[in-house]
Amino acid sequence: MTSVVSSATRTIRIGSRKSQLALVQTYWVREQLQSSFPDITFEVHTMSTQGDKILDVALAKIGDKGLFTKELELGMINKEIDFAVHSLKDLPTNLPEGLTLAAITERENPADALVVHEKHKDKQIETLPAGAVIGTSSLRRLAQLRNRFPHFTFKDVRGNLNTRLAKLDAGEYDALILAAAGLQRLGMGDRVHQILPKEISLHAVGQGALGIECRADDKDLISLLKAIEHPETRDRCLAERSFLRILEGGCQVPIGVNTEIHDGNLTLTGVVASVDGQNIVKDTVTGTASNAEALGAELAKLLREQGAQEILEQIFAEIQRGS
Ligand SMILES: NCc1[nH]cc(CCC(=O)O)c1CC(=O)O
Repeated sequence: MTSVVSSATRTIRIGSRKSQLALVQTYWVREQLQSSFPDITFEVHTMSTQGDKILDVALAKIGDKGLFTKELELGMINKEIDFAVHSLKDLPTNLPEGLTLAAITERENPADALVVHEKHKDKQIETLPAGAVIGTSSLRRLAQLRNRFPHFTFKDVRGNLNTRLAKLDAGEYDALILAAAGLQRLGMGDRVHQILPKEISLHAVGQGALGIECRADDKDLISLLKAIEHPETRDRCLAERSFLRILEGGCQVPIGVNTEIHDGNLTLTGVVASVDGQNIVKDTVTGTASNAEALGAELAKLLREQGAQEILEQIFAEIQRGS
């Protein structure tokens, strides 16, 4: 195995999707690593993923886990690239054999944000009119918002952030629900009109954080990547991912979370909701942050006892039927 640490001449190849957000994230990671390791050359290699190619089908219907990550993972297994930078929420909780989640970087605000058409600039989500058309492509957002705001009309929206914002501004939607983090990273934080509080929307597992994946046997690279890890974000995200892994949901099922760490104690809240928003189970656990994964497991068990499994099985059956 080549040693990163001893051979200062090694070139490390970073894999990234080509989207603007992916590139901003990847170049941010490269910048952090380059300043810690000035003697190493870091090259960025872009790849298209399945999720970048299929733009006209609702994500929930494609439904596949790893839609935005598989090609990059193949690139690592084939040694075309050494590591990949992902939006952590797009990275499935079970990784292919031979790959590992080497580091998780500091998270942006993980919350969902309301972005409104100009004509609603004086409104909040609570005061948008009945029938307002809300754009979201996420079953998680849809289910939680339908439960709370049954008087809105929900409409799917795909495409990159600029495409979505253009559709909003053209009047196709009254408002969109987007990850605050994506807007902030693209320098469009001024479009965040309202951060949705956790009582309205629990965010996706890993939302707002970056996950760096590499070959599990590349020990030198793993120790190098640890230099840009953010331990608190890692603990929070490991709890969230453990919760999701045990409930066996991908990014495209209505599962939401919130985590907080105070004095080394981690509080994890999770929700599982039916797509119509009628059936919601939600609970919270607290424990030491160093037991993050056990806490995630504990919450998954609690929600299962409250009927989460039945809700998820019904959703999988509906997706399979193509409804
Ligand atoms: N599923 C698409 C996706 N993947 C990562 C982000 C935003 C950034 C993040 O959550 O880290 C988005 C867009 C969105 O949900 O609005």
